[in-house]
Amino acid sequence: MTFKDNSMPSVNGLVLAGGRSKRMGSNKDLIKWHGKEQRFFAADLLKDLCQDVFISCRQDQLVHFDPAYHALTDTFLNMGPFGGILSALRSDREKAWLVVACDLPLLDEESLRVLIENRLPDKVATTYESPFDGLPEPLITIWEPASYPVLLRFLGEGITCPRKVLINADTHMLTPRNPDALLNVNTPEDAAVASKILRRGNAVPDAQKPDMND
Ligand SMILES: Nc1nc2c(ncn2[C@@H]2O[C@H](COP(=O)(O)OP(=O)(O)OP(=O)(O)O)[C@@H](O)[C@H]2O)c(=O)[nH]1
Repeated sequence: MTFKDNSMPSVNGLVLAGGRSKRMGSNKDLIKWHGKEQRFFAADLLKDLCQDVFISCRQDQLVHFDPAYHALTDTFLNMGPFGGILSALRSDREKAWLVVACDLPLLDEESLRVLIENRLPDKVATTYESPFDGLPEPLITIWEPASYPVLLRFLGEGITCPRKVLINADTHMLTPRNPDALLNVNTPEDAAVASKILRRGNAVPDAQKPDMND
């Protein structure tokens, strides 16, 4: 079943891929997991669940961008993930946006599907509780249209931390069934942990194992 038929909620997908990857030391969005650049791996997970899927990035990243995917460049600049989220919400005020970071190599379609199925459109956002600290997980979240003015209000107060918004706004929180799916890979050490989990779980065929060296 896909969520593209009319009976299902209309949600756009967004892969945040405009970061600077300072902790990784090389562009995280270009690192290959499951045989694909991880920005495209995440976009492919979203495509059967969402109406339209975009990759959120900076203008300078459009060089070498695969034309099979749609880019949505930041209009709120130099604000980190907050700017990517806000830019998407501004581009279509009617839509809810399922936003995921590009650095989640263990993300699975089921975790995204559960989020959509349990979405509460009257809330500002629906998200997972982080298995690591119990707080809202900002980088796998459905942001409802109502979140746009809320995010702008926080911006006006000088706050550009999506997690702070989720903590203080009317957020619907779910407990993840697959906590590994939320493993955020920011450093080479994190990548080694993710590789180990993938090998141990043998969750994907060998051909799709992470390939950090491509
Ligand atoms: N569109 C957009 N995405 C961003 C921006 N900054 C970070 N992201 C994305 O948001 C997610 C989380 O980013 P972080 O890990 O906090 O930051 P990062 O810049 O990627 O990495 P560090 O430089 O190591 O902090 C990743 O998927 C990033 O690609 C930005 O300015 N614009």
